[in-house]
Amino acid sequence: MNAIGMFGLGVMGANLALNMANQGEKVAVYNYTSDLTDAFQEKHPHENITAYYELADFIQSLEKPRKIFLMVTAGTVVDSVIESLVPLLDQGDIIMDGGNSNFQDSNRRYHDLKEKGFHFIGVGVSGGEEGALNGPALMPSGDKAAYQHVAPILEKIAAQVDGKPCCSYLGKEGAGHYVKMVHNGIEYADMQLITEAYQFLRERLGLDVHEIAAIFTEWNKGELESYLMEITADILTRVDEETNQPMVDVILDKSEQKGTGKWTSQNALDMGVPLTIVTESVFMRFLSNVKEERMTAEKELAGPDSLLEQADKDEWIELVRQALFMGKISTYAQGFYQYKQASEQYGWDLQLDDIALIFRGGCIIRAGILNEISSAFQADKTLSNLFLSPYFKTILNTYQNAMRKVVIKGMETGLALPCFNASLVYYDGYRSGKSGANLIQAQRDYFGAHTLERIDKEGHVHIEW
Ligand SMILES: NC(=O)C1=CN([C@@H]2O[C@H](COP(=O)(O)OP(=O)(O)OC[C@H]3O[C@@H](n4cnc5c(N)ncnc54)[C@H](OP(=O)(O)O)[C@@H]3O)[C@@H](O)[C@H]2O)C=CC1
Ligand SMILES: O=C(CO)[C@H](O)[C@H](O)COP(=O)(O)O
Repeated sequence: MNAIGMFGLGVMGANLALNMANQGEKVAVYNYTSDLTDAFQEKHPHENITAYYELADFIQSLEKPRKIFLMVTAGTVVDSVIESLVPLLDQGDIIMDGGNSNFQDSNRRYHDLKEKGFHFIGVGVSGGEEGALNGPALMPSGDKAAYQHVAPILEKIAAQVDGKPCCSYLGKEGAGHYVKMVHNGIEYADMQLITEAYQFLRERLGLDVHEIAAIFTEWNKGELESYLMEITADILTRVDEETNQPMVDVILDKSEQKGTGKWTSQNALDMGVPLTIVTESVFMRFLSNVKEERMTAEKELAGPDSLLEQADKDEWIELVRQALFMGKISTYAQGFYQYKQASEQYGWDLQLDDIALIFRGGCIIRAGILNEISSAFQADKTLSNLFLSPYFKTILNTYQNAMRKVVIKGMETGLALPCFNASLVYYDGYRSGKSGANLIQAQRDYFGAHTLERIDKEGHVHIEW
C-alpha cells in the first residue's frame, strides 16, 4: 500500500512527490492527462513511486485513512478534482490541497467535505520548484485531529531550520491558505522594495549592474540577509549571450501576477487593515503593464531636471541600505498585523511566532529578520505591531532618517519609490498620536449628519453646522 497519493504532476506536484519518496514514503502518483504521467515516469523513475493511470486504482492503492495531496491549478480545477475523488473515498479520508487556493474557497471546501465525513487540509506551499524537491515551507490548516495523520509526512518533507520543520499546524478552515496568501503579498512588497533600491543605485547614483550585484551580495551578509536579496544579486550578474547586455536590461519591464498579492490587499480592505506597502507593490505591477502609455508619457510629461550630482556614493549606498531594511520591517509589521486581525475576526488563533518560524526556511520570503520577528512575538504574545518591539523600535528610530533622505531624493529627482514612501508614510502616521481624522469626522457630520464623538463627552452627537 502507498502512504500518500499525489494528484497532479506539474512542476510542484512532481517535485513534492519526489521529495516524499526521497524521504522514504511510498507514493502513488496520478495526473489528469496521461502525458505528464508518462513524462514523469521516464524522467524520474523511483523505487518508492508508483504511477497510476486510473483514478480508482490510484485511490485503492492508498493506506487508510487515505491521504491525497492535490497539486493542481488553483480555482475551479480543485473543485472538479474533489468532485471526482469523493465517490471513491471512505469516511475519514483526507484530501490536502497544496495549490495557491483562495482561503475562502478552502473555508468552503473544509466545511463541505466535513459535512460529507471527509477531512480537508489546506496546505500553503512555498519554495517553488527547488523548494518542493528539497524542502518547502508548508502552512497546513484544517481539523487538528486529521492533521496528526499527515503531520509525520509533511513535517519530514518540509525545510528544516535549527532542527525544526518549517511546517506546523496553523488553525482551522483555510487558515493555512490565508497565511500563504499574505506570505505572497509580503513577497510582492519585498521584491518591489529591492527593485526600488536597485533603481536608486542604478539610475540616481549611476552604479552599473555589477557594482549593484556586489553591493547586494554584501548586504545579504547582514540585516538584509534573505533569499530574494541573494537571487537578485545573482540575477544582476547574468549577461545575455545573444546581446552581451546585462540580462536584466533585455527583459521587458511589464510584470505579471497570478493574483495572490491582489487578494492580500483586497482582504486587507475588507478587514480594515492598512496594508499600504503590499498594495503599492500590486499597483506598481499594474502600472508596469501600460508600457506603451508610459513610453508616450515619458515624452509628454515634465519632471525635475536634477539628477544626483557629486553624490557621496558610499554615504548614499548606506542610506539606501537602511531605507530598504526599514521598508522590509514595515512590510512585515503590516503583514503580521493583518494576521493578528484575521486571527481575531475569523477565530483562528494564529500563532504569529510560529508563522515567522515557518517562513525561515524553504519559502520565497525566507530572511534573517524572521528570527527577530518570531522572538518579538514570543516575548510578547499581545504585541500588536512589530514597530513597538524593543529590537525593531531601536532600528526604526535610527533608520527613519535614512528613509527620509532617500524618499526626498527620489521625489526631487523624479524617481518613483512607492514602497519606500508608503513605509515612511505608515511610520509617520502610526507614530502620530493626533491624526487629521477629527476634521474628516467634522466634514462627514457637516454634509451628511453622520454624527461624531467629542473628546470631552461620551457617545455620538450631531453638530448643527
Ligand atoms: N510554481 C510555483 O512556484 C508554485 C506554485 N504553487 C501552486 O501550486 C499549484 C500547481 O502549480 P504548478 O505545479 O506550478 O502548475 P503546473 O501548471 O505545472 O501544473 C498544473 C497541474 O494541474 C493539473 N490540472 C490542470 N487542469 C486540470 C484539470 N482540469 N483537472 C485536473 N488537473 C488539472 C495539471 O494537469 P494536466 O497536465 O492534466 O493539465 C498539472 O498537473 C498552483 O495552485 C500554483 O499556484 C504554489 C507554490 C509555488
Ligand atoms: O506562490 C509562489 C511562491 O511562494 C509563487 O511563486 C507566486 O505565486 C508567484 O506569484 P505571482 O505569479 O503572482 O508573481
